[in-house]
Amino acid sequence: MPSKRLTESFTNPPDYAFPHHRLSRVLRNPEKTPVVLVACGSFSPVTYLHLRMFEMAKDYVRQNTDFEIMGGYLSPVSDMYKKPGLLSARHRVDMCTLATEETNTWLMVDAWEAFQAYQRTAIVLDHFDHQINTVLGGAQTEDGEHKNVRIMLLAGSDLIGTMSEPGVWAYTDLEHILGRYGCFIVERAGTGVEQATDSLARWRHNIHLISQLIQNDVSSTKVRLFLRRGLSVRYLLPNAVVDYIDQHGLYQDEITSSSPVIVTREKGADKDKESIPPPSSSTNGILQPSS
Ligand SMILES: Nc1ncnc2c1ncn2[C@@H]1O[C@H](COP(=O)(O)OP(=O)(O)OP(=O)(O)O)[C@@H](O)[C@H]1O
Ligand SMILES: NC(=O)c1ccc[n+]([C@@H]2O[C@H](COP(=O)(O)O)[C@@H](O)[C@H]2O)c1
Repeated sequence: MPSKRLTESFTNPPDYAFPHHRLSRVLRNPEKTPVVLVACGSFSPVTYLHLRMFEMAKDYVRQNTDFEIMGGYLSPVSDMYKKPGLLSARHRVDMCTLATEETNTWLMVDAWEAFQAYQRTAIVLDHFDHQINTVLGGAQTEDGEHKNVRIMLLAGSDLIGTMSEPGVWAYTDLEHILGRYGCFIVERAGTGVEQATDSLARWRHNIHLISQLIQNDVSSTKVRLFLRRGLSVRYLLPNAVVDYIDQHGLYQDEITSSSPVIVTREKGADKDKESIPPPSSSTNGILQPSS
């Protein structure tokens, strides 16, 4: 790896323990490089598309790389991120935990960044590197040979698109995230992967682009809008998460108006404007597709 960690002093939230119950520690193929995928984001709420990203990356890794996936983590962002629609970390972490425990065997939720002050993504990746390689001692082959686990960011192309926007990411952090760790970028409707990574060409060797072969445009923003409108979100999210939202009456706060709801995300690009027509403008109760 080309550089050191940015920090060696990590502040943990109270009663914090790094989850590793689903982390493989032994490589099946000794020729491969062990890798752990980390997805950072709001997850407000977590959707099937967040989980799908990991499955797409798994297929990509098996078909195109010399990596072997040892585990995957969702790392919900701190409440201090203050993004519109961000529910409390407690609820977001609980929903992510329900989603991962219900639906697969290799994903975990790390609440380290969620339950403390905002941490930059570069520091979050350092935290994973510290926990997995320093505290847990990395991985080993069946013959007992030690291998360092490569930590890599997993993100949608909208997130990588923000890396070219001035003032969002420090150059030193990009160098750290893309130079030291590397990332898998999943194509997201409305944000071209090539276009999103144009200005990141110097780290091309560490950026893996994953095409979405089945286009699916689910976003947390749309799910929140549906919930406010009293529309069903079942089969967009794991059942346990839908039930949790229902039981706690989440995302009901902003009363719907008679005009179309338009949410403009802070991140650039056309796709960041998502609109759902109000109930009155639908025909026979069927939503018209938004442009
Ligand atoms: N439909 C999708 N396709 C590809 N990547 C996605 C998709 N939904 C979310 N992601 C990625 O998952 C990560 C975490 O996403 P985040 O929690 O911000 O979800 P979101 O749906 O974009 O949320 P919001 O709508 O609140 O902005 C980001 O890297 C994002 O790009
Ligand atoms: N400078 C940085 O480290 C930086 C900048 C922008 C977003 N991020 C991260 O990207 C994720 C963005 O999530 P959203 O797509 O929900 O906004 C969050 O985890 C956030 O911490 C990090």
